[in-house]
Amino acid sequence: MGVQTMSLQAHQLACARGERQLFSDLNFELQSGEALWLKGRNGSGKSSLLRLLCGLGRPLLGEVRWNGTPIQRLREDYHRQLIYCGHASAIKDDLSAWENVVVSSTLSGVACSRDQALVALVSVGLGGSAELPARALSQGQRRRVALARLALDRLPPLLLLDEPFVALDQPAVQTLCRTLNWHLAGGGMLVYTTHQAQALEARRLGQFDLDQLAPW
Ligand SMILES: Nc1ncnc2c1ncn2[C@@H]1O[C@H](COP(=O)(O)OP(=O)(O)OP(=O)(O)O)[C@@H](O)[C@H]1O
Repeated sequence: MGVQTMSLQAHQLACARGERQLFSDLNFELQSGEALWLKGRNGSGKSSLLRLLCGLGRPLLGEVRWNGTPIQRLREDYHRQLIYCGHASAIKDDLSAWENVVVSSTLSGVACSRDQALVALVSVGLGGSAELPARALSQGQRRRVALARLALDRLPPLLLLDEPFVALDQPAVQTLCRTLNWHLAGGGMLVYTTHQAQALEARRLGQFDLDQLAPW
């Protein structure tokens, strides 16, 4: 990852799901080395906001900008800059743990060999389960498979993680915190949701409470 400054900007975002308007006039800017913790009660719109930030959802109003350019204009160029890990881990039951790592990484534009996937799985404590079909894994193990992508050599600058700590045991939480802190120390950026505070270190560690909608 280079040392150039990058920015993710939410500009006047408004979001509706179904008939319900979740938020409006939402603004923030995140730069290299910074992390933003999205907080709020169940149903306040944290996952919906993450989906807007990664381009999976479209805002009712406003826009998401990457280095000043609306992400709709950047398309795949923007997608190559990020990893999005949704709340419901997108794990394919019929694929083995290592095949899931290869597929999810390749789909996000980062080539990943079997050996690289195996190394990533070892680093999240799943070396012994690499050949098992995902359907045979526990919830916490499935979560680890989803997060193994973060242990691959090269991470894109922006991580968008929805409840990354859910279902993980304490050692796995600590491993993930180390990975995220390493990413931030190298100039990466992170937007995440969690209902439990975690020991993350960033040049600037902001909180955005969707219940309050206080601008950061
Ligand atoms: N596909 C959908 N269609 C209609 N409404 C939806 C859809 N997905 C989510 N919603 C609604 O949007 C609101 C916000 O949901 P969202 O998942 O963004 O909340 P959240 O803050 O991430 O919640 P949690 O803390 O429980 O994960 C909820 O009221 C939910 O019912």
